[in-house]
Amino acid sequence: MSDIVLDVQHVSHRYGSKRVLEDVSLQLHRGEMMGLVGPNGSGKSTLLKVILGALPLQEGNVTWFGKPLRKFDEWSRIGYVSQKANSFNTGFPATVFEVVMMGLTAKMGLFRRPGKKEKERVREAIATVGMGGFEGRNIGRLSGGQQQRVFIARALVSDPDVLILDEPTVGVDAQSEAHFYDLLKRLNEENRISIILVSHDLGAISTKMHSISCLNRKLHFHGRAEEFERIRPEILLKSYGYDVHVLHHNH
Ligand SMILES: Nc1ncnc2c1ncn2[C@@H]1O[C@H](COP(=O)(O)OP(=O)(O)OP(=O)(O)O)[C@@H](O)[C@H]1O
Repeated sequence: MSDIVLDVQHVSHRYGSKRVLEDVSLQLHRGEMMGLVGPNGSGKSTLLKVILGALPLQEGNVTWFGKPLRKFDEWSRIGYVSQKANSFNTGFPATVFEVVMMGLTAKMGLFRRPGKKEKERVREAIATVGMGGFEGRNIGRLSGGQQQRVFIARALVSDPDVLILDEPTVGVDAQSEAHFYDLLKRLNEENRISIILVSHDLGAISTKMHSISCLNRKLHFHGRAEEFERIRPEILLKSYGYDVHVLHHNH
């Protein structure tokens, strides 16, 4: 069996006449943690939407676990945490337990009531992200970092093989961010979950991820994180148009 989880081949995408992705090819392997970086408006979200089937595939091919996107229907194998996940307002009327349970609804169907097994699974996912004890709390009353962990639990509850996270550390404090990277590492090492992490934090991503894809309409780099580090100025000059100086968290 091939260990390629996701295979993107020659994908291009336009909004009207504006071409925002051009001939993008990349692979994600089982157990790989990949960072997807690129300046604002470089097509990162568009690429995610295309591979998740939220936008039509205009040009090129995408396969998940060896199956072409148009035939792929095992979406519970892919957990997705969107950019806006940690911005629930304080009035949002759902508990941590209910939010995480939503991650199982797709699998169960909307009208089946959750049984003992499903409830246990929800508790387990909440415990995995270190939020045990918060099950009955209102999601809107938690901090950004805590909300983020709850949304990761929601993505984990269907026991996915892949986790895709779109800029999850935006708006969370440094301590939550450190916990977040520890959690990803644990999920990757213990559960063999493959990860795609979209981030603007080039410094963190090149030390925490195994591989890096650097996008700006075209893919300017796709390879090992160590190689990215070695030739970073060159890649950034090509993809960002200038050398980005990395700010460390304590600055
Ligand atoms: N629905 C849309 N219709 C038209 N243009 C769009 C649409 N969505 C995005 N774009 C444009 O496509 C380009 C790529 O956008 P995209 O959101 O994929 O980039 P991004 O790398 O995710 O950006 P950011 O880092 O700011 O989130 C941008 O120029 C954006 O303005």
